[in-house]
Amino acid sequence: MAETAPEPAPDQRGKKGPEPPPAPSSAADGSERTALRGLMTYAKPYRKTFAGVVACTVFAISADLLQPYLVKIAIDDHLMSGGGELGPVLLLAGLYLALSLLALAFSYWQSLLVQRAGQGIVSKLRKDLFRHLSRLSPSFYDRMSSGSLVTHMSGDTETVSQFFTQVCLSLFRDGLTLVFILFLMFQLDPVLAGYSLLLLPLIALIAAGFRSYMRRTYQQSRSRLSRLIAFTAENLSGMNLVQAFRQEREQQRQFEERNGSYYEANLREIRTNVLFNRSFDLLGNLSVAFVTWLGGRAVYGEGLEFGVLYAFITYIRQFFQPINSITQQWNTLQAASVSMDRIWKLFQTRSALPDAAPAAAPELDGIGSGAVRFRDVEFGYDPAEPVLRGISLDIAPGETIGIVGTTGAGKSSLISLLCRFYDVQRGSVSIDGVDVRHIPLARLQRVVGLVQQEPYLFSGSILDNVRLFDPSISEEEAREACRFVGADRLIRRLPDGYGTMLSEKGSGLSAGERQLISFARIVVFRPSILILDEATASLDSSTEQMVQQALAAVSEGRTTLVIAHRLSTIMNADRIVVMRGGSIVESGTHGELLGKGGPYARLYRHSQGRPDSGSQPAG
Ligand SMILES: Nc1ncnc2c1ncn2[C@@H]1O[C@H](COP(=O)(O)OP(=O)(O)OP(=O)(O)O)[C@@H](O)[C@H]1O
Repeated sequence: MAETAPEPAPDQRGKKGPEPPPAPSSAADGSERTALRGLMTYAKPYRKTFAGVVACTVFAISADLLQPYLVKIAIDDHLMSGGGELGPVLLLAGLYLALSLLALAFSYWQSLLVQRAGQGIVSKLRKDLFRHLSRLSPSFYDRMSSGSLVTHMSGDTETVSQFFTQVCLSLFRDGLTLVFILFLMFQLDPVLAGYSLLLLPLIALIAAGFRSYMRRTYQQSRSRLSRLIAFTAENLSGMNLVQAFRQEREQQRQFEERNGSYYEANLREIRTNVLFNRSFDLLGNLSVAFVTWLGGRAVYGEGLEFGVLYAFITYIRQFFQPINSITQQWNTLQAASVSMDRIWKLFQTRSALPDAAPAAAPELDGIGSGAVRFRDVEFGYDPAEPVLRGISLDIAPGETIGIVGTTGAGKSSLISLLCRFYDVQRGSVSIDGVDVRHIPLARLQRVVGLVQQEPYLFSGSILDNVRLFDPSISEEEAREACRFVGADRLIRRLPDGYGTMLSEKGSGLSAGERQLISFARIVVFRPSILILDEATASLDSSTEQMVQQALAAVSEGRTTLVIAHRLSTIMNADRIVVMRGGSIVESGTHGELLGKGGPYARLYRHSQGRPDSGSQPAG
């Protein structure tokens, strides 16, 4: 479409882009892969990086755990043996230092590599998700709030990132550390190691006891945070309406309620975590006391060397850290699986508007003159409740049609079908004899130009907005279009002229200026069909006059459909179509319709402030 898609989000259908991601397309095959397995395909390109992470982890753990062993050798083989030689002790101290530095270096590389892979995966995921969302049809956005989509894009992808950078790493690193510690403990003293294992059931009991409670508190705080983000995002995007309707206080109240409930859930979660961590610390200290008592007795009885006891105490201290860490990851794992599921479901959502094959079918060659035909059209946003029934309308190339009717009559729905924002349930809509469902969306967007009451302007310069970021359109062409619609003078008055950067939705320009820029787009993209949906309704009368002139110039030689509440805008149309309750109830020129004395004549009398007058004004 030469102009905009329906708000709130601009539809980018038809934009050229790379091929769809491998994972989502596999879901389209209807395979039974889980979200986790599906998203794992994103990790595949990072196999080598993950192999590097594994190697660094193994080296870092080994360097870390060998240190107490070196101290044990220093104590038992040199200090306690009474040899008095300090050389080997110095060497061991040097080795200890070298191992610490190595452990540091390997954990640094490990973190770097795992973050590179994790962030790379999630960046690609976000990119694919955004592209996928920009291809979904308007009916999807009718159902989904923009706030919850923002949460998916930011929160859920971040949680998936944590899955790769924290959960996977912790499961591997901490699991391996545990195995190494157990191995070294059994190497040092199998009996003491056996006694230490007696603590395992107690650890398992505490972890299990906390686990379900921690999961509940975590989920509660996450879902309250999502509510808060969604509410904030929706409020910020509609802040002008909030202010226009003086809803600031009510929205503030609702925000505080959500903010307060998130605060409490967050505190509860933190309390549970602290309690859990401290319980583990206590358990760690208990086991150190237990091993000191048992081992101390053995040292006194000369059944155990002092250095072994030292190493044992160090290992038993280190033993609790990985268990604690793995248990902590349980929450992130839960959250990540929920997030992956949500993202995967989004990927599996297919557009309700299957695009026609881009192949150059011979019938497409005939498109260009702008003949429009609605034939026995039936349509409902919910197929069970049609809002358009039995619509048949033929529009000749170059004809200007005014569409009028009371609120909810179905005027916007009718043009939505021509733009193919939705598909008909029965009948057909065709352009130059080709069903719109057979016209590739990218082509359709060039054939049909839509100007809405609030044209959507993108973040970018005025020039970008006129040529819609299409580099094949020269700057001179865009300037020429602006001159044609009378926008050039206004634009040149701006400090940066055509390079003026527009913020989101074009704020910084007046409604009339935004409208003129959207007309310039039409001139640049030369659609053969032009749709004006209440395009001048929000303008004051002097701006409207200027815009009306531009409009007349733009619609010259094009098939034009104009929806207007103000009948003055369409009085001169070649034909006026009157809609009521989803059907066309009459059509003709202004004069013919007034002569009939039907619904149009009544609308006209209303617009003239003479609702009950029976006399016919001159057409
Ligand atoms: N996105 C949507 N989802 C569900 N129902 C919708 C949607 N858009 C419009 N409708 C319903 O379809 C019917 C026709 O609406 P439509 O917007 O086409 O009327 P209209 O004649 O353009 O009205 P107005 O002049 O107020 O813009 C109305 O009952 C409306 O509530």
